[in-house]
Amino acid sequence: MFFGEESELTRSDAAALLAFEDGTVFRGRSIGADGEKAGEVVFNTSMTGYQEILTDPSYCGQIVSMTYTEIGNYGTNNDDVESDQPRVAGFVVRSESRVHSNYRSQEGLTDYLKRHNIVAIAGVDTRALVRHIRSHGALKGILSTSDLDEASLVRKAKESQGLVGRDLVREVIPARARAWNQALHQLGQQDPARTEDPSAPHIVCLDYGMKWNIARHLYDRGNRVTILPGSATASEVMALNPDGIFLSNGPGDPEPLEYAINTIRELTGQRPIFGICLGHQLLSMAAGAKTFKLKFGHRGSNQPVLNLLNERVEITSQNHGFAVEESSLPDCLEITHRNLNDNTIAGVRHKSAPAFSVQYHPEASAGPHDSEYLFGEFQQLVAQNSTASK
Ligand SMILES: NC(=O)CC[C@H](N)C(=O)O
Repeated sequence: MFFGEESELTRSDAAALLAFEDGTVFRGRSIGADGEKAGEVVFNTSMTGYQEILTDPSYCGQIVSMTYTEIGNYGTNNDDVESDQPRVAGFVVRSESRVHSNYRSQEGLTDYLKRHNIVAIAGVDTRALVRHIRSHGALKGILSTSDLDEASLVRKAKESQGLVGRDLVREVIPARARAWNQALHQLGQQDPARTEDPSAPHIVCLDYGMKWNIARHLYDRGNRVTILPGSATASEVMALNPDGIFLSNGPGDPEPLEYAINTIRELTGQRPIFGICLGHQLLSMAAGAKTFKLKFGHRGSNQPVLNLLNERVEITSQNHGFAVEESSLPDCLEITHRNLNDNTIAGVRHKSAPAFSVQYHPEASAGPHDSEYLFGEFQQLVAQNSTASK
């Protein structure tokens, strides 16, 4: 199968090719760095938030295609980042804006991609790409501006490593612990300076590739926030005397992350715990559940979730390719949220320990703010627990 738009190729940009392991090839124009990158090809249905998506460490090992057609019109800036650098393996769009216009914009998207060495392709029929992934399920692919031989690229895509069984967290885990001191950005205003209150609750985050907006939310609620590498042991966490423990999002397959699962098993019950996305999967696995790979995943900022505790629907931001297997759920966990598109588990809580988690992203960035209340619930759990222990 071949998809391409010859009219697009008459522009002056160099050619780029996206080849799938099953022989499907998309031809387009290079709009990022020169090079060649392999990854699982996934799609995101958000209309905005491309810079947050590019810098979300959970996309490590994945080539991301946006379904919205025109990407880049509001440029890029230094604030809308979810980590210190773009993390996607590659980026695919139907059409890139050649003009960017926004009062916050500092650099155009294509210059940003080049500067950060991200291989990217435009001029791709992203509707055809999405339909292909939806019907065939997740596929490995290769994006190249250097090798334009279709057969050779398809072979390389087939031989590439893929995500399953691989510890991708190790690639994005921070090297050392640090204190976090940035609140949520207020558009058009300077970030406020704050004097730390030593008696404020102390939240210790286990960072498996944590999106920064989670830390901003935790800090914004008045907490002291310390971020530890996700490889930290339970005694390293407890040595910091946390009032609450946060388990972050992160890339790839949760199954090989035994070191994290063991740590969380030891911590469960000792302090209040809140997990997001990979953190949710790991908290569930530590309690005895299993995960499975979804056919093609949930990625976008328009995923409906039902909160079973109050019967409200939340429109959520999501980015995951694995989910907790319902039939494996141990008795100690209760389902609190469900994804309304496919009924998979979107949230759980522990029946006896102060611990809960969601498969989606209450920190948004980008996305709707419907689920922000979960940070409030964590704060309450932390407060109740510290009163109880006094
Ligand atoms: N955003 C995340 O934390 C993703 C979790 C996991 N890597 C998945 O794809 O399911």
